[in-house]
Amino acid sequence: MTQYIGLIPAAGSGSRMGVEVPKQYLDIAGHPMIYYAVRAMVTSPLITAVYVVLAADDSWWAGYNWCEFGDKLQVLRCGGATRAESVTNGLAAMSTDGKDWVLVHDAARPCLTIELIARLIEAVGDTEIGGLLAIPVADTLKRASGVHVAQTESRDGLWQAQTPQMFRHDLLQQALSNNSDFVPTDEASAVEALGHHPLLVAADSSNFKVTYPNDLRMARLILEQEISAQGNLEQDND
Ligand SMILES: Nc1ccn([C@@H]2O[C@H](COP(=O)(O)OP(=O)(O)OP(=O)(O)O)[C@@H](O)[C@H]2O)c(=O)n1
Ligand SMILES: C[C@](O)(CO)[C@H](O)COP(=O)(O)O
Repeated sequence: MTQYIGLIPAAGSGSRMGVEVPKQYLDIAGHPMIYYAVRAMVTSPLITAVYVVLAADDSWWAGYNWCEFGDKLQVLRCGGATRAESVTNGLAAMSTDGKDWVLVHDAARPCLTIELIARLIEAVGDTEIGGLLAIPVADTLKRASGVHVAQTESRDGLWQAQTPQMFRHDLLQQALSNNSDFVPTDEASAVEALGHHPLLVAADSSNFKVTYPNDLRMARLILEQEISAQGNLEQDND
């Protein structure tokens, strides 16, 4: 039976965050940022296993208690020099059937929900190639010349890719090992390079990637509010 497996690349250094701690371990409401992506994937009833790809020398992961996630969560210490390499190494290390769907999700997107996971699987699960969560571009786009506007670009038909991005294990391995000079910044671009057209699945702007310090402040606001609302709900139900 086809399975849906999560793969969370978490071997980056978070250099654009400008702090010593790798951003996936920065605190959000008492947990490291990565906790929330893991929680969404592990608690999704549609996903049967979740693999986290850490840097081989990651000294942060062991400092946290991951027992609540049981053996559905597996750790692979095979991160690479690029996100694509980390995903490639993770695909090679995970035990799965080539036709299983792999949902690759950034550890740096902590606001993923099980509803968005279900939306992606529902929309993509019966397609041949696969697809990704994304949002249509809402702002006017400018191409820069230094810090000045060089020209305004049309935003017609443009979407911002998010994650999870969902492809069958064998196709994704083929796409990422497709010998070419170009280093894909997401799984979909590697699959496109094979001539395929992944499906765009409309997501939610709250599923943004934490890249810069202000993104972390936004993620804290969203997740602290979620935790507070959950606490109030539990109180009401007591
Ligand atoms: N060699 C790498 C680089 C990135 N990632 C992961 O890919 C996701 C998205 O990448 P990005 O936001 O760029 O994270 P970093 O590379 O850590 O950030 P920066 O580019 O600012 O250094 C993150 O969860 C990151 O941990 C990874 O597994 N292996
Ligand atoms: C995969 C991704 O999140 C889709 O938008 C994005 O490409 C990751 O880019 P990064 O530079 O590795 O953060």
